[in-house]
Amino acid sequence: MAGYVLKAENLNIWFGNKHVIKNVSLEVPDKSVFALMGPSGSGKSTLLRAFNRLLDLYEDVHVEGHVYFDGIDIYAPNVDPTWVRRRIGMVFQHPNPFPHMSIYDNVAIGPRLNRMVKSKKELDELVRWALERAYLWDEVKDRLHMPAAKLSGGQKQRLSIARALALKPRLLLMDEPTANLDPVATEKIEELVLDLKKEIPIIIVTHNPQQAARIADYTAFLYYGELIEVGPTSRVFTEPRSKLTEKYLLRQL
Ligand SMILES: Nc1ncnc2c1ncn2[C@@H]1O[C@H](COP(=O)(O)OP(=O)(O)OP(=O)(O)O)[C@@H](O)[C@H]1O
Repeated sequence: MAGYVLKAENLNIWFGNKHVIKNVSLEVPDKSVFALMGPSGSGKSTLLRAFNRLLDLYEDVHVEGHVYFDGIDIYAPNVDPTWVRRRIGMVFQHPNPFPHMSIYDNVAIGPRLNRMVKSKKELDELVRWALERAYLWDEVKDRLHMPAAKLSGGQKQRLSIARALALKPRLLLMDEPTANLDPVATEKIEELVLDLKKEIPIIIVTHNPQQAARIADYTAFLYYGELIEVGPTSRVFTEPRSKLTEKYLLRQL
């Protein structure tokens, strides 16, 4: 698909009979950071989880419409959801490395399970690459076999990013990755996102418009399941087309 890594078309999602995503259509350009912003409960996480079929794991959920990933309709019956989840990585709000597992093994587990490497040397190189790419290598290279639980919150989140990167995803989804971090750790993750987007496009959920303004090339504003507007971040912030967007940006909603 020319220029787009992901495209949602008339996407509707229900939890039971609660309609939480209402006819959303949007396109995520390649090599970009795309922010999904909106108030609590507006459906940001639900939409994000629909993009890699993580939503299938929830009870009583119903999805209608299409999500195209590099032109492939990921909800088509012949598409394996585990393939989708491997190609589209995910980083969550709460860093989720396995606490008792070493830093090394946390990164190595995905490539091992997916038989991505043929030798220990190749695995070592992949682990190092992922940790470097996640801005963590210099801080942990001398203690790769220490349990992940001993890392700081920001380091744990960068380890979660390294773990996702080790699977060489085509697209990375991030659900409020800095919500639990202090400003210094947040700045580091934001820098990392801006660096990564050259190789891996990123869709990031945030309830913080300032974060979208700092790092996103494109921003979508979601309000109670409806896509109110979407466009280049600078345009959405300086010339919002909807009164609702304007009010949200002025913190009047
Ligand atoms: N597993 C679930 N079962 C039933 N309803 C759900 C479930 N998950 C989310 N919802 C509902 O769907 C709506 C959207 O929730 P969602 O978590 O996607 O919003 P959000 O914008 O990400 O919110 P927040 O910023 O608070 O995380 C809410 O009304 C929520 O109560």
